[in-house]
Amino acid sequence: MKQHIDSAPSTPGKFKMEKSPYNRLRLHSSLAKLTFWSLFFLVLIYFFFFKSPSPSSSSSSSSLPSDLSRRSLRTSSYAGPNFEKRVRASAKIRSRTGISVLVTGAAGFVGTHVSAALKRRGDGVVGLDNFNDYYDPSLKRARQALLERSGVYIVEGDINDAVLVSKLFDIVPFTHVMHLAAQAGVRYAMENPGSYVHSNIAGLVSILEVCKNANPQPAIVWASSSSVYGLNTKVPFSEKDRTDQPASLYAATKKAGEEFAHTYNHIYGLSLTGLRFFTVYGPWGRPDMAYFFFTRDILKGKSIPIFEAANHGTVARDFTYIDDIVKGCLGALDTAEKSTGSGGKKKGVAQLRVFNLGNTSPVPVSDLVGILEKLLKVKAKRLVMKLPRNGDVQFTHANISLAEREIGYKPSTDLQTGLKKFVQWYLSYYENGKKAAQ
Ligand SMILES: O=C(O)[C@H]1O[C@H](OP(=O)(O)OP(=O)(O)OC[C@H]2O[C@@H](n3ccc(=O)[nH]c3=O)[C@H](O)[C@@H]2O)[C@H](O)[C@@H](O)[C@@H]1O
Repeated sequence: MKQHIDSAPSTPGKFKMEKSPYNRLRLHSSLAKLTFWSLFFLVLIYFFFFKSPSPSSSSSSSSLPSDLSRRSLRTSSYAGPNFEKRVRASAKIRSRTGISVLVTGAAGFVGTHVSAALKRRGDGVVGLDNFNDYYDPSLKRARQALLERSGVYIVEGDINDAVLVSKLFDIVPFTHVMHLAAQAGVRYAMENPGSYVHSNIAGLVSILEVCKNANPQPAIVWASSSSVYGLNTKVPFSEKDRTDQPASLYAATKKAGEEFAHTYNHIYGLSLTGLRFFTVYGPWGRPDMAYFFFTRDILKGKSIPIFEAANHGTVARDFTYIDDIVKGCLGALDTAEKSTGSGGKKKGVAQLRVFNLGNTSPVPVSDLVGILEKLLKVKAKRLVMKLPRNGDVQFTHANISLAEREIGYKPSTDLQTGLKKFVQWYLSYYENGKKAAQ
């Protein structure tokens, strides 16, 4: 072939093609090759551009193979100096004692408040969130806009995308990770168990893997849940109590997370702190939580289901206000010791902690409704019903003495005060009730 091209005159117009059967055969085989390669490339293009899932698809619906193909697309779109510039600017530390924190789930309820608080005191903050549609994504976008105004950039991506998370560590040597991205909600676990496994188990392990390989390794603070106490009846719940009787699949994934934390601390020297949040509420909250949709439905004049236990037993929660939780998160970050590993290997014993972050004063759900009625000046249509077998436990109550001692946690907002702030926010966000929450 090469010889043939070389022997052809350089000016094609003067070249006279010989019409021999041999030449016809060559033409045939060249055409066949051309057709083959064209088809091959067409098939490749088809698979890359039409078969790959859209980068905005939610974490809850993805299976492993589609995640893998999405990974390559995602990462390539995050290449480039502009992306890196935004990440670096967001991570810039502005105080002498500042830390640099990767906040996963930054467009979530707790994530937004923690990111804003860190930024306010001069820490470097980079957010990561997949903006899935478990609840109204426009609320997540509004929180993102809020953070953007204070200089926090949220990278749009999934915690299972290890290539992307490693890339973030290549750009910024984060000292801390505040891991808040999760599939939340107790009752939804019966509808979509896969999304809990995907985010709370696979996603957590993905984050731990990247952190273990990072150099230097960051200290990790992450969101566990009061639900790990499950069927425990000893009150108030103490960190020493048993947590091996989860009442929901959600609780089981959070409990599994605590066990993974133990393993990564033991093998790789990662510094890990799990925070057991107790029914966190407040402005910019989650619309899937009872206080939020009770408010929406009371305003709409719709009836609200209030659960009660057997024999008219009270169902109660240790509702905890968001500002108190934020202080607990910052306290945990500030007292977190460095991880001890490097190059994926443990070099010494590392810190492993778990704390209750509750309010220490449980309130019956019916009292919560009473407070909302007064604040909204609307009588609720109460539909009292037996607690369904949906994973909900009858009560929660935190003992917070360990958190008080170790991280200076001291909640100071009662439910009445906290709900007043929530209702004020709700009414202004939804334009005094004109634009109803979804
Ligand atoms: O403490 C925690 O760790 C958990 O707190 C909340 O879970 P939950 O306490 O069940 O909060 P809500 O869903 O807001 O329910 C609050 C109370 O209202 C009750 N409820 C809920 C829904 C309903 O229709 N009626 C009703 O009476 C529940 O049984 C519960 O006692 C969050 O949704 C979880 O993500 C979090 O992990």
